[in-house]
Amino acid sequence: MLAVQQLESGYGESVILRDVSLRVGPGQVVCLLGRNGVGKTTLMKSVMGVLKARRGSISYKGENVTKRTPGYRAKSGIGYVPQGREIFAQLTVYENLLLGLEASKSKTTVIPAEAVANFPVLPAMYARRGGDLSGGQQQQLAFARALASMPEVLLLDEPCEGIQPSIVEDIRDVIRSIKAEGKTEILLAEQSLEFVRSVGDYFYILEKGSVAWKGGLDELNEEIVLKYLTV
Ligand SMILES: Nc1ncnc2c1ncn2[C@@H]1O[C@H](COP(=O)(O)OP(=O)(O)OP(=O)(O)O)[C@@H](O)[C@H]1O
Repeated sequence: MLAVQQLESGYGESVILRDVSLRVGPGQVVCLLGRNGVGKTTLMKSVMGVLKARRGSISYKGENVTKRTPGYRAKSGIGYVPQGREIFAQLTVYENLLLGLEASKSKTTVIPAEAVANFPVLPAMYARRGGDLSGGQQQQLAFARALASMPEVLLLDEPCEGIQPSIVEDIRDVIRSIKAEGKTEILLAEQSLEFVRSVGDYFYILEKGSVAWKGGLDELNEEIVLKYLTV
């Protein structure tokens, strides 16, 4: 269980998130929605610890991790697929995956089969440089790198952004199969309403850095969409 309580976060002088609270329960896919610039990535970074919370708390499996490093959080079981993928262009596909493995507390030096099972294109490209992959392949690599640490909660920041439809379908299938297994909870920031409706259990909408609405799939009606999401 991941719980964010009354989080305040930002950059320099600017406060971006104010009083944000949310929860992700076991086996759930919780979606974070909102127009461009409302603070979805800022929230993801704060949960991972690459951006320090100014106020409030982040707890994971009952432990307050607000002051813990990103490395500690990764070892505790938080996996992160950042917006823009952040693949290491000069490292091979295999070395990128090893970084995911090394972020975990696992002692193994072998990439777990589960990490790449859903991305059959990757093992054939282990020796290629990350930078030589297409955008869609890099997104699959970023996803597999996070899965290599065998996370118990997965933070997915706009995994479908700029990705061709066939790979969006692959990512949808991976999220569904993770959900069906029920072992990993997911916090998913995403712009595509169609996508989140097809995988999500619960929804938070951010506006101006605060939670403006939250609810289940059946409550996410056209009025809400028009008010908070339509551009
Ligand atoms: N490194 C930074 N330094 C200063 N301001 C930043 C930084 N990163 C983001 N911001 C600002 O914080 C606000 C929230 O940005 P954030 O990326 O969290 O939004 P978002 O909801 O993820 O948007 P998008 O859907 O476009 O990715 C924006 O006003 C943005 O300009």
